[in-house]
Amino acid sequence: MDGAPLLDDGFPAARLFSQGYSYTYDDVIFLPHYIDFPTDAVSLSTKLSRRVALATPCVASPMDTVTESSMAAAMASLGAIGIIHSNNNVSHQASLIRLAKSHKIPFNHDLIFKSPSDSILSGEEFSSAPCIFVTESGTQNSKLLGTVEKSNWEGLDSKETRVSEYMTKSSVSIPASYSFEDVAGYLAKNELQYVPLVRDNGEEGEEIVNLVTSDDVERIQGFPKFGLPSLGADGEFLVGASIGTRESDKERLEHLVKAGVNVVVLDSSQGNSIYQIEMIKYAKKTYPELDLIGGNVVTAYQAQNLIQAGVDGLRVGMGSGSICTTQEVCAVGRGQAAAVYKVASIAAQSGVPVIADGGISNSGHIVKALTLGASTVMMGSFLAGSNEAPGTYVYQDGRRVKKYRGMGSLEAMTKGSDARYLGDKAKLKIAQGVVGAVADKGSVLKFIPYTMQAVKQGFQDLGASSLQSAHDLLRSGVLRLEVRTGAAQVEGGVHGLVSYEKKSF
Ligand SMILES: NC(=O)C1=CN([C@@H]2O[C@H](COP(=O)(O)OP(=O)(O)OC[C@H]3O[C@@H](n4cnc5c(N)ncnc54)[C@H](O)[C@@H]3O)[C@@H](O)[C@H]2O)C=CC1
Ligand SMILES: O=c1[nH]c(=O)c2[nH+]cn([C@@H]3O[C@H](COP(=O)(O)O)[C@@H](O)[C@H]3O)c2[nH]1
Ligand SMILES: [K+]
Repeated sequence: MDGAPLLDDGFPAARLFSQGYSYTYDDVIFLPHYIDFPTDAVSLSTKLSRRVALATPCVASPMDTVTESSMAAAMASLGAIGIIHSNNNVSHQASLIRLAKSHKIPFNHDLIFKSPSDSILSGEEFSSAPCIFVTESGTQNSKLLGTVEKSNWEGLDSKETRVSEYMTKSSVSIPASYSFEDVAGYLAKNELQYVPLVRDNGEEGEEIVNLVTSDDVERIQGFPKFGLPSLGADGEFLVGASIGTRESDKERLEHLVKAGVNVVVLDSSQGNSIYQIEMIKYAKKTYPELDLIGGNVVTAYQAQNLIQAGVDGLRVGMGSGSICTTQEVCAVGRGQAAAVYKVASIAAQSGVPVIADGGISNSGHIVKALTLGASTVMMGSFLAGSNEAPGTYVYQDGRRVKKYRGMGSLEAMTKGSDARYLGDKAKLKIAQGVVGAVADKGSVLKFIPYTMQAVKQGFQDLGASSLQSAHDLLRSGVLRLEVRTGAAQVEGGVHGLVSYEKKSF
């Protein structure tokens, strides 16, 4: 509202966050400003790091119950990005990157391969896809000979029978370069229930990388159409990956770069360490073209050290995650709203984008994170119950759930990251996270577009038509906030009803 005087009401962020309180998202509320544009005029396009631009400001966390190839492909298809976790051996992590990057469609099935002389002993092998593929060598990178559907297998007298004796001989497939629309058209025209997607790896032969069913097509066509995908210069999906700060992570990094990773996150709860700073210097010297995100940090001092070491992005949050126990165990961390505001204020001076990591459980938290200076939000629990998260659904007290666990939980540490914890000499293992479960949320391809629409509505109420304009309102002091008392927080939620159903879209 050009020219109108700003009546003094509420607190500018600089004043609110200098009172000595570790505020988080739920503690604060923005005062609405002036609307002079429609919701659809809001652009959420942003930067993950200095050179990686995104149309959608969302990042899937590098956790083994959140981001593998399906999540990374789906997030990229939405204009966002997924960071593939490193709680695995490096060849597996590299293969997950390659798989996500080889996709043109936003999901994948876990495929099972057999050689002609194999047998199928359990019906469970059919649980992840409508058929088992028979290839010359029984691996993914081998010539397709035929398929076995569960109905072919169920009728067998002996499950020991070799698959060559009852498979359907067929090598129908289409190139992995087909777009979703091309695949949908092919299935419809040929009246097929499913078709494998095959990538030609030149001299190394063909590789079956995915499968699309007519049910997938129907499901995806029901989802909202949404923005531009995140693509690299190679035309493939943008995919990130995490590494640690041990000596062995240098070799891991080399493999990730060979696999085509677009951005790397140094994954640590306290990033301001000699280990991380040395790794930043090494990585920037060895791969100057690769964007490197440091963290985690929650203070201006920590941020400044990593910026000076050369990071291209910062990840902010310590103990704010839904599965985190760091603040309880170690007594360090910060309320996430204060952490994002303080770190973003210093990072903005060097043009380093900030990721607000952890503690996001609704669209309002995303509006708060982005308006307090973050360029993207990183999410674990918000994405963990989705179809695209690793793992299978199980029933718990009648609810369909998926496992979600902290990367510092005992279970995750024992799976792969022992070196990090027991490292070398330490004998006592201390968890800084828990193992839990989250409710089935359906597909990220559906709920992320709706969530982003809600975020745009929040931006409109603030009078911010872009992230840049939100940050300008923040730093000029035009944006005003207040702390919500306990009663105000209760009032701001649903209250006083005997029962209700909360359906957001
Ligand atoms: N954001 C958060 O609040 C938290 C996140 N986490 C997650 O849990 C996982 C593990 O985090 P961290 O325990 O911080 O892992 P980390 O690998 O950074 O640290 C584990 C231990 O190894 C030490 N260390 C690291 N590099 C070393 C080197 N080169 N030589 C000797 N010692 C070295 C560290 O100082 C620390 O004591 C990550 O995925 C992280 O994101 C865990 C706790 C809190
Ligand atoms: O204290 C912790 N112990 C852990 O075991 C752990 N695992 C993940 N993280 C961090 O939590 C973030 C995800 O948080 P949300 O589920 O709230 O999105 C992630 O993005 C991480 O920053 C951990 N923090
Ligand atoms: K927590």
